[in-house]
Amino acid sequence: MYPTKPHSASSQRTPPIGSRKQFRCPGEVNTASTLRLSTLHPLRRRGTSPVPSPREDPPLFTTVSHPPTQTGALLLSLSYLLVHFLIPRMRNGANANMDSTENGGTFRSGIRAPRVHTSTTTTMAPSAYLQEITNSDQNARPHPSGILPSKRTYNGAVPDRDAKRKTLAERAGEPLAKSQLPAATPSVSRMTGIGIKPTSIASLASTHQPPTTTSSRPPTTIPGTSRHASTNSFSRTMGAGSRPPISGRAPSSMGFNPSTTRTTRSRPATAMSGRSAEEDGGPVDQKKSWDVDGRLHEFETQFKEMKEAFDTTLTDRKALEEAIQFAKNRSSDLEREQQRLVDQTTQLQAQINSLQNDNLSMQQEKQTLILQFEGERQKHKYELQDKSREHQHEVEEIKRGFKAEVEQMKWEHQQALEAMERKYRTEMKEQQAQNSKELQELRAKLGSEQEDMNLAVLRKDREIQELRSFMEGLKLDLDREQTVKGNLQKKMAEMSTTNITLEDRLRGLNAKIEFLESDSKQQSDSFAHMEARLQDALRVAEEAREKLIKEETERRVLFNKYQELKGNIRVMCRVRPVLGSSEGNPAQIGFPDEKTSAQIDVTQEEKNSMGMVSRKVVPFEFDRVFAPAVHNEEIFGEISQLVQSALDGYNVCIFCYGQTGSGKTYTMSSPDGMIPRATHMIYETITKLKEKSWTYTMEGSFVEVYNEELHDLLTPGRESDGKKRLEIRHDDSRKQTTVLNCKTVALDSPDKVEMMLKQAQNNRSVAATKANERSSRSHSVFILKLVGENSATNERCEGTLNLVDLAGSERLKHSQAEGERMRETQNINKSLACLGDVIEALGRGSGHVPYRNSKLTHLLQYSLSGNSKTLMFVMVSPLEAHLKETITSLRFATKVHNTHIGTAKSTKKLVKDRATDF
Ligand SMILES: Nc1ncnc2c1ncn2[C@@H]1O[C@H](COP(=O)(O)OP(=O)(O)OP(=O)(O)O)[C@@H](O)[C@H]1O
Repeated sequence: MYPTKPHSASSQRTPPIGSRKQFRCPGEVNTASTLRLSTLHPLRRRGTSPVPSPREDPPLFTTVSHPPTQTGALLLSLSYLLVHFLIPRMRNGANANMDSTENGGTFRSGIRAPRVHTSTTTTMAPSAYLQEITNSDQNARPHPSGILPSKRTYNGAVPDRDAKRKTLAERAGEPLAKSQLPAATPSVSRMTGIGIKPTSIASLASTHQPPTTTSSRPPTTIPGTSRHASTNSFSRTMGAGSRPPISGRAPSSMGFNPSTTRTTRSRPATAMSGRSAEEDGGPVDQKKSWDVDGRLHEFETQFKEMKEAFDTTLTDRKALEEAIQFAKNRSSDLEREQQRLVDQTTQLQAQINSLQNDNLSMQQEKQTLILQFEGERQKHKYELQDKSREHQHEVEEIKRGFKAEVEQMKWEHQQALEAMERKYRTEMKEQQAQNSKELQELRAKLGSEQEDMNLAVLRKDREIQELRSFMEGLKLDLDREQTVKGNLQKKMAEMSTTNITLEDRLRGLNAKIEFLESDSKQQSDSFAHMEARLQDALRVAEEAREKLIKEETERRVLFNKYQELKGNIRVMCRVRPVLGSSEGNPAQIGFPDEKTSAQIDVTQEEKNSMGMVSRKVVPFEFDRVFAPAVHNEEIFGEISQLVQSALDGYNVCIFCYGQTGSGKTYTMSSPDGMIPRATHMIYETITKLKEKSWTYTMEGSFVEVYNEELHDLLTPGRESDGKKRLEIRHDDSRKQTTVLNCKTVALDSPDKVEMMLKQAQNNRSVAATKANERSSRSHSVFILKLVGENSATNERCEGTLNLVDLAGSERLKHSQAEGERMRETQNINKSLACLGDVIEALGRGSGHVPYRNSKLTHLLQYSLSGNSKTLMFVMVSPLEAHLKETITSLRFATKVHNTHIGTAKSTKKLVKDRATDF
């Protein structure tokens, strides 16, 4: 910013020469301020070019303001110059002997000629420049009126540095170049218009130099420029831009800025300018130049023009004054603001000083504290080091002590541990012995408890069985009671019918009585007769009923006696038909006795040692032989008597024996096989026996013997899946066999038998062999228990029908079985052999019968013993390929057939007796 000093009286003092602060007119701002304020000028703010056009307002720095009174003073000064200086000079000019020295030359009048600078002398030093100004100023005459300000107060309105660096000659010479002049400036145009050459006073001054002088005196300036060097004092003072305007002189007061004047306004031609023309024109023109009046007239004309220009300048000046005023106001505002800021800065500075003082004191205090702290720290450091050494020593001591203690404790603990280990080992051994002893006792106790439990279980099972039997008895009693009740109801119905009949008859009799009243005696005799006849009829009916029951009993006795006479073990043979030519050649089997159908002849081929093949017919005789054409119906006709025996309370066992594929299953379990037919027959018989006061319950179970193990065919899964193991229990008193954990199904309808057979067939173990893909490798036993009671006679019978489908009896070699299959075959053969042994033992009447040698014989113990009825079907394959096996089977059957097993006994008892059993 610019100096903030407010205006004061000192600021108006005359600045030293050469100072940038030039003088200022009274009441005006200094030059610097003027320059600064120039930036606030509206034109400047609008970005107007710094080089004004001739029509534009003059630059601000040329507008050093003057009061109006000074304007008049300027005019007077100019007039004064004209009257007292120029005109007399011009009048005396003819004789004037001008000293046209190049530098520092003066006129004879004593006025020093201005220095002329060429373009090559632009390196003038500032001191020389100032000296030149001073010299010029010294050459200037003091204004007589004293109005003009002192040269020291002149503000040179230095436009810029470049301008200042230029010499006066340069500044005077620059506008002289025609090419640099504006095309048409107001001044030029005006001067042109009035006939004045548009040349500067400096040029006039330069051209005014006498030729003789230039020729007589050696040039001191640079060649080529001396011609233009002005030696005319007028050109120095009035020449446009020839020198910096002197403060307070007309150029500045008139608003002529040296720099702008050079470029914008040419100084009007003066009387001196005519010299050039005169010189150019020759002697005539020189003579004319002494025409004072003419020159005066020209001066006047020029004066007028200058006055006009001056007026114009005044107008511009007013506008500039307004701008200056505005700038002044703005400056004063800024100064006030500056003052405020200065005050604020002062306050802040005071605060800063105060804070700095505080900071200083605190710094000092801090230094003091730091010193104290350092002292204390050192002191504590030494103390700490001492303490540390002491503690280290103590710690070492304690460590040593602890180490010794730890060693001691370790040793003691080791001793204690060893002692404890010994002690605990002894105790453990004792405890182990005691535990093992207790374990043994517990095991023994557990074994005995388990045995007791088993016995208890058996007892419970038996009780359950007995309770079940008792319940069945009760049920039978209930059924019997219901039957009796039904009979009674029937009797009551009959009685009511009889009563009705009797009532009818009574009514008839009453009618007859009424009819016979006339013949009373005859009628009463007739009535008595009829009554007697009725009683006779009733008695006869009762006698007939008793006779029927007696006859049924006798029939049973006779039937079973007949069965006994036929033998308790019977053997029948059945030959199945050939199923197709693909099966192979049929064997030669004959049935010679068609009447009795008890013989079968098998033709066997044999090779002798000579290799001759001979045919041999082997006859076999059995209770009955069924040819291939015989159906199951006819076969069942033969066994139905045994089924009846079961209903009568006998244990009946029917076997199917034979090789694989011989037709065992077909005979036993096919849809029209023995099992379905037997059950159907039983149902029919039971229904019929109801008329004879017999009621039956029938329940069945189906088991198989596979690899000498018993399996329930009505319960799926295996023992490994949680299936309970089956156990065979024999009741010797009742001659009954019970299979524990075996499912028993009450067969109260024929459909249940079919379902049971299907289920058993699915569960049956079937394995493939090379002999037959669906060969049965197990013995299946269908157990049918029949319990019948007669409500009329109080009889009770309990029989069992066992229908056994034996496994294939083929030989091991022929089956070519391996591994598991071989084991199966061995078990099958073993069980079949066992069966033969049992039968043989029974036939021999041996005291010991090896029932327990196989599961099968053990299961069928009471069905094979002396008080049972046994039928064995030996099944024969019709194929030649199976001939050997056929003969083996027939031989085994013959062996069985020749065995006589005791006499069968029924289990029939009176219900009363049975009741006493429990
Ligand atoms: N009397 C018959 N009439 C018609 N076909 C029969 C007769 N007997 C058996 N078959 C047929 O012979 C084949 C073998 O019979 P089956 O399966 O009953 O023999 P198997 O002795 O039971 O054999 P496995 O010991 O393998 O059980 C079956 O296809 C069966 O239908």
